Amino acid sequence: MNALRSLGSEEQIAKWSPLCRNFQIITTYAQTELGHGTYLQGLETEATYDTATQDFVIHSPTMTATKWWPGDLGQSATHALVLAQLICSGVRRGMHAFIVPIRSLQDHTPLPGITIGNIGPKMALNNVDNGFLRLHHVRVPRENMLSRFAQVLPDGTYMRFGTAQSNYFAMVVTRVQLVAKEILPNLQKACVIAMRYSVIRRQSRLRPSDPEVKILDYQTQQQKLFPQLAMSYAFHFLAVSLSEFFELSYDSILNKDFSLLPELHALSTGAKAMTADFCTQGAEQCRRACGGHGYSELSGLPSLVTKVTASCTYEGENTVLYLQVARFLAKSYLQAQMSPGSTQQKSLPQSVAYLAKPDLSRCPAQMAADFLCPELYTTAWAHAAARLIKDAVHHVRTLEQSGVEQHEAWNQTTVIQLQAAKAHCYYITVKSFKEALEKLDNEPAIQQVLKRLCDLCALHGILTHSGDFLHDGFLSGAQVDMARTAYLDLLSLIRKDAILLTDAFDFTDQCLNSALGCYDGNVYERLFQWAQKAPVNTQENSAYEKYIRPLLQRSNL
Ligand SMILES: CCCCCCCCCC(=O)SCCNC(=O)CCNC(=O)[C@H](O)C(C)(C)COP(=O)(O)OP(=O)(O)OC[C@H]1O[C@@H](n2cnc3c(N)ncnc32)[C@H](O)[C@@H]1OP(=O)(O)O
Ligand SMILES: Cc1cc2nc3c(=O)[nH]c(=O)nc-3n(C[C@H](O)[C@H](O)[C@H](O)COP(=O)(O)OP(=O)(O)OC[C@H]3O[C@@H](n4cnc5c(N)ncnc54)[C@H](O)[C@@H]3O)c2cc1C
Repeated sequence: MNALRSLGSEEQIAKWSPLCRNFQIITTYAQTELGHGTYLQGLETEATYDTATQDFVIHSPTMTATKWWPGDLGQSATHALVLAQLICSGVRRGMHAFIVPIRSLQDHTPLPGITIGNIGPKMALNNVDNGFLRLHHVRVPRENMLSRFAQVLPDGTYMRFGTAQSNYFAMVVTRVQLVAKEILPNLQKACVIAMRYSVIRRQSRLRPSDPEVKILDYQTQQQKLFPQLAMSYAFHFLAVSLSEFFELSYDSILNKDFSLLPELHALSTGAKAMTADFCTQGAEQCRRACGGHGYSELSGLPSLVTKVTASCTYEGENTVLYLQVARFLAKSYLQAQMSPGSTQQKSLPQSVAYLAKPDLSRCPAQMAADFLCPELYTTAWAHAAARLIKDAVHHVRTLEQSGVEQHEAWNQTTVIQLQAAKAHCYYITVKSFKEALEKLDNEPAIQQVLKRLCDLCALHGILTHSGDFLHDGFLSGAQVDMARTAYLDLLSLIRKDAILLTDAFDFTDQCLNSALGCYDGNVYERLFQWAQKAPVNTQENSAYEKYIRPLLQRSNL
């Protein structure tokens, strides 16, 4: 549906959208192949236009051209949106999208020329039938090529109305949606489960005379969980601001004004890569914080971790997406270096405006409390990101000036580019949280509680990457100590709101599917009850007859 709405003409949308929405057809987005997922220019599936019959011949020329991974392709889909290299009048025109019927609407059997099936067991998401598809000279009508940004006329004339990457736009739309709908909820659920469990679980004593304490009263437990809670809120506000930018730019892009597309591409790839990275690490952190019961499937945590892990790969592998951000940052940096006040510099995208602003060389903080100032730590993040971007550009230039070819110079600096991209994404995240807080002036109590999470999010990053702030003396060692003091003080303040802040996500017990995270807190009764329902406890133990009894009998001879 995203691809149809983004790449289809109005006529094609009018024709196919109702069929999809009413489930008269079931579709899949078939882009990735056995041999290529990231490098779209390398996709091998061909769509060759036949002028005589005015249709496209869709074909998998090699084994590696086999479509591999598309969701719902294995057993469910009746149609595939096949992304293929268009060949028109003998010229290869790059990746385009073609609606291809793949199963009969009468009896669901594969149509002629179609070889199809499931790709087999996965790490998780085994409820999704990811499949494979080989096409053997399958013909589809000319009208089945999605033609918002490109068209093939009956006589085979090719017309392009967008850029070479216009047909990549569906991925931008999906990345924007995945952040809030598919990736972030996994971390939020893991926070709810681990937080609720941590006020039920009592383990060890702070003083020998005291009763056992709730594990959430250990500072180290707070240090494990509260940054995850802070990121859960930070990414919520990041997703809101990304969605606002998307709404602002979507219609203009559909109407072939591509001026906002580079920034939307950078914002969406950065947000998807960063939320996928942090939600995967964060869900695992929440799981580990629940000890042995966190390793039980009955906690609901292992399946959250394995499910969100997929987001580091699907819709663009994270490293590759971060490098797309880095590419945008390098270009923006060079643009910002243009003469001050020039039109070039003035048209700098809003998300990188900090590259053209005068930069503080030293952080002004004098005491720990100064680090609880959103303006101060947002500026600190802008400084660190700007320095890393400048450093990355400098490294590429130095290599090129020494005679290294441009693509090789880029590859030899991608580790540095990655570091700059991640710092920029963290800055964008902190900035969107700060801006969300500024809109809460009429709700001071809420604003105060959320500000603590914003402070924690920013300081957690600064302390984790303190080297990036110490490197040029922007922060002194003493100031890092101040930041740590402010950070540790925040933990005890957030402690009293932690349960309310996780209840606020409003997940039902059914949705959490966790014996540790149920609202009523009856963890032990529920663990025991659920364990007894496990099939291994309700079915005949065949192992006894086959293995245990013969072993015991032999051993006791
Ligand atoms: C229950 C769970 C449910 C989960 C659902 C999950 C569904 C998942 C579905 C999928 O996974 S679908 C398949 C997703 N596949 C990808 O995301 C493939 C990732 N690869 C790419 O997007 C491109 O190959 C890549 C960006 C890596 C490289 O693109 P190019 O080969 O064009 O090269 P290059 O990096 O030189 O980019 C050229 C220009 O295009 C620009 N560009 C690239 N991608 C763009 C884009 N998407 N939109 C706009 N511009 C784009 C890029 O910024 C650059 O602009 P500049 O020349 O101005 O610097
Ligand atoms: C659960 C799941 C669902 C999916 N659903 C779909 C779907 O519905 N439709 C669909 O078409 N696809 C789907 N995919 C496929 C997915 O989009 C691809 O797996 C993804 O784009 C990554 O491509 P790849 O597998 O080729 O990885 P590769 O690109 O081969 O990545 C392997 C390694 O190579 C590195 N690498 C690759 N290129 C570069 C580069 N230029 N610079 C630096 N490092 C690089 C990567 O960083 C990574 O470390 C799905 C995948 C999963 C896991």
